[in-house]
Amino acid sequence: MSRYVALLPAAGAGSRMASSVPKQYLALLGEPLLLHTLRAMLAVAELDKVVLVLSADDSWFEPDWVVDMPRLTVLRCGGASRAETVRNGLQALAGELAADDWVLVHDAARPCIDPADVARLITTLGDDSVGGLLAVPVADTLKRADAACRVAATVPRDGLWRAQTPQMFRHGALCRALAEGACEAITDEASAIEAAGMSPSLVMGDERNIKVTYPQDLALAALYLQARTTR
Ligand SMILES: Nc1ccn([C@@H]2O[C@H](COP(=O)(O)OP(=O)(O)OP(=O)(O)O)[C@@H](O)[C@H]2O)c(=O)n1
Ligand SMILES: C[C@](O)(CO)[C@H](O)COP(=O)(O)O
Repeated sequence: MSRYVALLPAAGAGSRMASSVPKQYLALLGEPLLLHTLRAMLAVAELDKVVLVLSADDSWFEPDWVVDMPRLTVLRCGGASRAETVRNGLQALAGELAADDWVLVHDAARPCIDPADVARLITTLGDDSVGGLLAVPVADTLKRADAACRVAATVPRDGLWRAQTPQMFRHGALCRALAEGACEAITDEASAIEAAGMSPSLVMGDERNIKVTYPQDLALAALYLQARTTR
């Protein structure tokens, strides 16, 4: 029986937030952003454990925040890129995970994830030969910019999806794919799996599962979380 483990890369600097505080620690509804993500993932009963991967020199994390989270493991092996953080975390888990155990990689910077969507991803892909990811179809018309920031072309959007997380793949396959790929060129786990010749499944996600990337995203995340608590 395969296990399901979530791995949350949380070792970034948040440079696009233009804040001195790494964005995973910015206040969101009065608590550090990553606590919202942790609670959402720990609410998924199908997950055997949740692994948070911090940078080795992270001075922001407070162990007291997670004393009531027994299924949580905190690692301090973050890397210079998101892919390296994920690869390091997977390697740290190698002794306890079987090759066919499922790993769900979820950005710590996506605090609005709905536990029901994670459970649906698990149910949908639990017997899949490759795995896959939550994603949403592109709804806007897409433009490619030239060097002068003028429209160089309109990019056909049919068949285009925006990748989200969690991205769910077997531990063995994901370790091999990330070991073979150049980490700096890999921006999500699915692209490493694709480079290894496999085709991940796209599972309908939710537009509200935003990645907090720019300053204005924080207020939007707060709105989405408040709306969920009042529904
Ligand atoms: N070396 C890195 C870079 C990113 N991440 C994590 O990967 C997720 C998504 O990455 P991104 O939104 O790019 O976060 P940052 O790299 O922190 O942001 P920026 O690119 O603006 O610096 C975040 O939870 C971030 O903490 C990580 O664990 N290790
Ligand atoms: C993994 C991801 O969230 C899928 O859209 C995205 O690729 C992360 O990109 P980032 O630049 O590391 O935030």
